[in-house]
Amino acid sequence: MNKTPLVSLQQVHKRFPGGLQALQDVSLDLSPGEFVSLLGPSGCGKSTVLRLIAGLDQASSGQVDAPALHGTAAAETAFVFQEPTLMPWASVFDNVWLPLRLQSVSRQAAAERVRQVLARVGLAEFERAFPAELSGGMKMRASIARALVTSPQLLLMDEPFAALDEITRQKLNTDLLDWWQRQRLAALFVTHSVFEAVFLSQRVLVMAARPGRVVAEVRIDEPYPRTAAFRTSAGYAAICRELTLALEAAHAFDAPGAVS
Ligand SMILES: Nc1ncnc2c1ncn2[C@@H]1O[C@H](COP(=O)(O)OP(=O)(O)OP(=O)(O)O)[C@@H](O)[C@H]1O
Repeated sequence: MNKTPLVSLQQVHKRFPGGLQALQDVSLDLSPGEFVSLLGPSGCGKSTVLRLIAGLDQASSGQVDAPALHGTAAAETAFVFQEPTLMPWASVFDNVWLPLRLQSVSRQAAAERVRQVLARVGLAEFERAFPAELSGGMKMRASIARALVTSPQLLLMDEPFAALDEITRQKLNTDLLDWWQRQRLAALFVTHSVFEAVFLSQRVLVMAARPGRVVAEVRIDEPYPRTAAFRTSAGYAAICRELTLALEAAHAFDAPGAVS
């Protein structure tokens, strides 16, 4: 791909103060509008990669370039975590308004945009509800609405659907692709699920642990929109098999007691 990357990590190393080598020589690019997943065993540094790209942490050496590191463009990056992290005392509307409120946009001025994004995630009827009144899937929808409300260029997602039941997760996967395509954003998605990674992504980077590094890349050249029919296709099964083998190899790299 010859587009200028939106995100670029070049030979990034991350060593935590206690001495743990969390990332070793990680290089990756993400183009504008691209959907890439990071897949790998626990502790291989997936969240650390997202945190470096969000500007929440710094590399020990190597180069990181991403929109959030350019000061004024911080709002162009949104982060969604496994926990929906909604404010329990605030309505769905007010939770989604928050990022705009932090940019000094009044409730009234934000209303149209907040309602538009709530409609997009299927929560139009729930703007007055409080988080405790919502199901797990609806809380995650509200969390994603809050991420999308500023129209970010880059969406970082750290196992957002891991705590949801399978059917809810599949529905959110399908809807996420719809939101991704409509908003033309780039997405970097962390997951432990081969099936989810293949369904969503254009590319999957497989990481190994101790130290965390990228050990394989699998391209998924299947057209979008990807529907329920894709999930049951022979092509999907073949790519899941290829990625499972790559993940097994990544686990095999993870020798117990390896020096960190
Ligand atoms: N602030 C920190 N200080 C010291 N070590 C840390 C810190 N943050 C993460 N680590 C360690 O760095 C390694 C990578 O952590 P990270 O959370 O990025 O992995 P991960 O692949 O996202 O794991 P999981 O899939 O379990 O969420 C782990 O061994 C973790 O314990």
